[in-house]
Amino acid sequence: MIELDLQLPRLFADGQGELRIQLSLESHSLTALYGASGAGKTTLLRLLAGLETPVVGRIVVDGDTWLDTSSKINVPVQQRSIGFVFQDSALFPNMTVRENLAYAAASPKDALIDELLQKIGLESLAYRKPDALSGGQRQRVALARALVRRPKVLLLDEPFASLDATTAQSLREVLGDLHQQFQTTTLLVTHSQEDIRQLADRKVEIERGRVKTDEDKAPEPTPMWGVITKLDRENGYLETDTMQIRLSASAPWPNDLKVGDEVSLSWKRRI
Ligand SMILES: Nc1ncnc2c1ncn2[C@@H]1O[C@H](COP(=O)(O)OP(=O)(O)OP(=O)(O)O)[C@@H](O)[C@H]1O
Repeated sequence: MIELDLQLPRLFADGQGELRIQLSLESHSLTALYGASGAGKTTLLRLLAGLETPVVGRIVVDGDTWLDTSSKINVPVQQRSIGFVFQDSALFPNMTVRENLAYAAASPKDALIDELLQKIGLESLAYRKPDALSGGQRQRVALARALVRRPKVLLLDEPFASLDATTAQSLREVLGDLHQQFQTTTLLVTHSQEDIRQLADRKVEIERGRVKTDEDKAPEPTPMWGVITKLDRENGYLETDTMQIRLSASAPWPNDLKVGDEVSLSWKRRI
């Protein structure tokens, strides 16, 4: 669990204000942060990373206090277990793809380097320099580099924003796979509904330094009950106001079942 409580004066486009954010993030979740330009999304990531310090605040990550202004705790950025990917992440231009990962890794021999190269589909380009990569390939490397130290928190600031739609989609899929495998608690700043739809467990809207809306994106539970609207005994098929179902051969099929009855759907196969 990550607990954030942050307060910082900020000059917004329409004048002086205050960023004031309280958020709890479930471990292993992927939360999308969205909202108008200048709302404070990047600032929130920078505060979490330790690149900025709030006037008043507390950050606790899995029980470790990274920041507590009341007791003057402020763990420096290098000691916070964080991976960061920006819109245009800078790789070291003089190093190959593999060297970029090895440099960020805890040990240059870490087996995770090659595992990540394979996961991002860039094994064959491992000995190329960043200059010889496309924008999408560079972002893949940036994502792998952010994960190679097995951080507790992954911060992604519009990582697909500079990519064309097809490249963005393939990187989104890579991110989805990596998130499923590594389960790194992730904050993703995005303007894209597609990112939110495909990747996020939860979406938090930021407006002028505050949480405006905070929605759990867990799928609606499957309805267990429905009122029959159509009944086709011959074909073993019925529809209710909540779903369509086909009866399995072994399912009981009460003789007196009729349109308007409310039925439990749990014993039937969804179609
Ligand atoms: N280093 C800074 N010092 C002071 N104010 C800043 C700094 N960086 C950004 N701001 C201001 O803080 C506010 C929030 O900026 P921030 O970059 O966090 O917004 P954002 O929601 O990430 O926007 P965008 O979607 O355009 O990236 C803006 O009004 C911005 O001008």
